[in-house]
Amino acid sequence: MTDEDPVVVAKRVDGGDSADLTEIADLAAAAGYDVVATLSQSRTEDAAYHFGEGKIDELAALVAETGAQAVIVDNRLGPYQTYNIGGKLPEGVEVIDRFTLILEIFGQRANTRKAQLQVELAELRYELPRAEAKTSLAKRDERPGFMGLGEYDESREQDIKAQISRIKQELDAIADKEETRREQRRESGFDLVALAGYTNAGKSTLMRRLADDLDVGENEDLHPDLDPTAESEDRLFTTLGTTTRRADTGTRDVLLTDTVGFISDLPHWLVESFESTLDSVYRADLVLLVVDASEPIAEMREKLVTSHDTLYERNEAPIVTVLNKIDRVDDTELDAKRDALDALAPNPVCVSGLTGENVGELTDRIEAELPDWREERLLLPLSDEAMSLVSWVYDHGNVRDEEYTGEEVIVEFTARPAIVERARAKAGDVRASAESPHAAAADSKSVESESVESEPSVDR
Ligand SMILES: Nc1nc2c(ncn2[C@@H]2O[C@H](COP(=O)(O)OP(=O)(O)OP(=O)(O)O)[C@@H](O)[C@H]2O)c(=O)[nH]1
Ligand SMILES: [Mg+2]
Repeated sequence: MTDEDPVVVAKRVDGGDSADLTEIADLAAAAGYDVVATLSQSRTEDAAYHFGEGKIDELAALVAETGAQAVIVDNRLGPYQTYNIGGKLPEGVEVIDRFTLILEIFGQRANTRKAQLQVELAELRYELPRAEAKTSLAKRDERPGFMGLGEYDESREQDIKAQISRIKQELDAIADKEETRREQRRESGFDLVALAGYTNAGKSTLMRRLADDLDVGENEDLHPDLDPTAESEDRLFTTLGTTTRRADTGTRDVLLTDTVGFISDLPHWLVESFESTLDSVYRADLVLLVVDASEPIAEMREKLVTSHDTLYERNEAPIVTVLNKIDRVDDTELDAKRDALDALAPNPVCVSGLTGENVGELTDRIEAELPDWREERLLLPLSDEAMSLVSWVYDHGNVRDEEYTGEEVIVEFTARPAIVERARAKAGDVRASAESPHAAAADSKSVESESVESEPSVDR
């Protein structure tokens, strides 16, 4: 398939309202297809064709008439349904389901090793049950002369399983590295805030609005959408990898991470394949759940539910709901939406990432919702060691006051609890070495070497 290939999109719903084809058409466009016609049906699932057989004939005629190169179906098709529908269509016309389409988009956008591995993993997970089905068919039909086929399929199945476990290992290693990096960043006094939400909600736009100029991520050059001069695009899944930038919210040093958008109705194997992408959400100190407030209430509700479903099991952080794009909504409408969605989105912050309206209120909220820092006051005998501890405290916390009394220094600061603990331990060492300079020399040596082992990345 090449860009701008004409396609027909089709969708079946069990009954009731006619099918909404907006999202599948947007997804098709995001993958680079040209949607030339749509077709929907309201009826129960047909085992052989998914749609009614008559509807498939209609589809075939529509494809012939429009010259479509593929049919994109917004339903979960079984392998046999895919095969049967294909059999009715003109020669060479592909049948693509929702998940294959999403994978195709991800494949196009995957420009980091991690994203590529995740796409590969999802493709293999998609293929595995299909290979298993083939194997069992081949076994059932096993006759002399067909042995070769059966053996081939079986080995394909084994091959897929081996590849899956190899990719999982590599992804685990990447996830470990990222976890270590998160911990290092926390130790350095940063709070980790993640932007999450449905695709196209405006996460990347808001990220640019909140972020300082400084990039701290690893793949900036691979994320053209984070270039401050580049526009976010009005299409689905603009962002696939995660990118981290520094943001100044006042007293706290925040690292803000932009993430892949959520979307409804994804099978678990696809969600799982992208799970480690969402680790930066699950393991954040605070999650900003971004919602497009310019959409109708029903749609906002559905997307909020999808977002909460995705966060539900693994998220550890407090969530702040951000109603974005308020430049497109008047006050009365916004109030009505806030009321209607109160249970799903309590006490939201309403902003426009595009115009910057109310973004100050959002940074205040970030400060208020981040886990509390503790206050601490250290009294140290004046020495070189004490001075290096004071400068360590400056690096890792927020110093309120620093006072010298000739023989002593008093430093008052706030910091995350782990940092306060470390500062106390260090202060103990400083005092011990002041009391007994000789013993302290040996003492501080052992402390030094210990800290080299346990905290290789910090304060050296
Ligand atoms: N009017 C208006 N448009 C906005 C606002 N924020 C974002 N947009 C537009 O919405 C579209 C999507 O914005 P993105 O920032 O790319 O959205 P995203 O959530 O990062 O999307 P994915 O990366 O696909 O998950 C773009 O066309 C933006 O210009 C806003 O506050 N007001
Ligand atoms: Mg984005």
